[in-house]
Amino acid sequence: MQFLFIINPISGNEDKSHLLRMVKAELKTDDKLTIFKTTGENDTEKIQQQLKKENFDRVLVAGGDGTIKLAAEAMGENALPIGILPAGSANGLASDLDLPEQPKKFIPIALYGKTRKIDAININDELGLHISDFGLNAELIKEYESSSLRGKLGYAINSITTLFQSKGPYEFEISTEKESFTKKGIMLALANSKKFGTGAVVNPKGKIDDGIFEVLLFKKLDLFEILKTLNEGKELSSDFVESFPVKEVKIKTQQKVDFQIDGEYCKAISEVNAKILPNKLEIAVRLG
Ligand SMILES: Nc1ncnc2c1ncn2[C@@H]1O[C@H](COP(=O)(O)OP(=O)(O)OP(=O)(O)O)[C@@H](O)[C@H]1O
Repeated sequence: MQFLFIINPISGNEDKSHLLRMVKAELKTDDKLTIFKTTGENDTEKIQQQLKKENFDRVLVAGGDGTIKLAAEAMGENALPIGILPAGSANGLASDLDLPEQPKKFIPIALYGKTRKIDAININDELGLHISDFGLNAELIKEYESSSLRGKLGYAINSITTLFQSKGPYEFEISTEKESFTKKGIMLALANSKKFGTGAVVNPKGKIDDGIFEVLLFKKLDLFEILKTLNEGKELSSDFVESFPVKEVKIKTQQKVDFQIDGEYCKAISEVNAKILPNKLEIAVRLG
């Protein structure tokens, strides 16, 4: 098989040379590996050039969700199967697909494993893979990305300050294919899957391949309900979060509100148009 191996050298603050060594050791004699290291600049175009050069069978991605998204956007309509080597700070998509955490286990799956089709969401013409949101969580991510504090402690310290400074609640005008209404909340998420990269199961009904996504309106901070998200399958109270299954939605806010896609801060915006892209990507998920 011919593999294009996209490596994000900076994701997750982690050196990837051991992953490269392990991938090379796992390859079969006739396989061919082309390595592409992202630079953070014009990576989409550079990956597209690589893809044109050879007939690849599969794209391997060592990075976080941002790097998977980059690979998917570069492939566009002619998406090849993707093998994920989770190596970001949170790895939301890998966690949602229940990929193993040890390289010894995920490398054989990424290279030769059976694939599964998953949906994605078109969000203002960007690709969303699992959960994107307006409000509190995006504010947390923005603070974290601009702070010099790293790691879990850094995240916790940033979180506490952001919680006290949050400008919410916000009024969200929501128009789905069935109805239009306005609701207040501290955060509004577009969820293609069940959980955040941190493992919090905020959308127990979410399925990544059902042709729909959920609009989740979080009404208030509720520690008891937040603790429930640590367990898969727990119903969450409708006083905490309301869920609307949709194929398409338009969200508007009076003022600009911070927005993030798959754990990466975008900017403050006041309008989002989102539409499900059924079976958009094919990801290797288990041994054949
Ligand atoms: N060589 C590089 N130098 C600086 N930034 C880079 C480089 N390569 C990629 N990037 C940036 O890395 C980001 C993607 O990171 P990614 O989401 O994969 O990892 P992460 O943030 O550590 O993980 P996660 O999304 O799981 O939290 C993109 O914004 C991309 O522009």
